[in-house]
Amino acid sequence: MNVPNQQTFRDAMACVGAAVNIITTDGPAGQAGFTASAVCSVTDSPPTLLVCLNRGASVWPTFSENRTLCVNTLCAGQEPLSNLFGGKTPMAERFAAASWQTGETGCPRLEEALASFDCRISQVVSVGTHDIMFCDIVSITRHPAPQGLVWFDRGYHALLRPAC
Ligand SMILES: NC(=O)c1ccc[n+]([C@@H]2O[C@H](COP(=O)([O-])OP(=O)(O)OC[C@H]3O[C@@H](n4cnc5c(N)ncnc54)[C@H](O)[C@@H]3O)[C@@H](O)[C@H]2O)c1
Ligand SMILES: Cc1cc2c(cc1C)N(C[C@H](O)[C@H](O)[C@H](O)COP(=O)(O)O)c1[nH]c(=O)[nH]c(=O)c1N2
Repeated sequence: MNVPNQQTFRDAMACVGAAVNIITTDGPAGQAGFTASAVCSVTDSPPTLLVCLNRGASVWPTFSENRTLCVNTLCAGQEPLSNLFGGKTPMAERFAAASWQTGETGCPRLEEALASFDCRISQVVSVGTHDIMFCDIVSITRHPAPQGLVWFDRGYHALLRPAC
């Protein structure tokens, strides 16, 4: 069997467009957040998302202990915020760059995100370098921004949507 190597996999995955999200948490282990494109709907009954987090990330212990998170889906114009949460920037600097509300779980909810999903982590499955966090949705907030944002071909692209 000819298993594709890491570069072949990444080059192919670069063609798979995905929404850009900032995943936040707060709780006994403190506040943390990171940018994620590996976010997916699992089932609507009960409403469940999955989020993949590299166990090597500095934020991993915080999410692992808090067991809560908020998925904040970004709109066009929020690319600088995505870069801040996707780099090596100190945590206080990441959060200082935007306005936040506190969700029901205590997690920071990004004002003006296209959609925010406030969640409790129900299960964690480790596969290779990543943890797959299955998330029960506690509440949802939406904002009528006119353009979505996708990560495609190693860059950001705005998506115009019809009025909703
Ligand atoms: N799922 C992830 O962990 C993930 C996803 C996107 C980007 N990133 C981070 O952002 C950097 C830049 O990404 P890029 O898209 O500009 O170029 P890239 O060539 O590093 O990645 C291309 C694509 O491969 C996938 N990918 C990258 N790293 C991965 C990983 N460790 N595990 C699983 N899938 C992975 C993603 O779909 C990504 O868009 C990556 O090197 C990585 O550090 C991580
Ligand atoms: C567009 C985009 C998309 C993703 C990422 C980056 C960017 C720019 N990163 C990387 C992740 O954001 C980064 O490793 C974290 O910020 C943790 O970094 P620190 O270790 O805290 O500096 C990322 N990491 C991860 O574990 N799962 C993911 O789905 C993604 N997706």
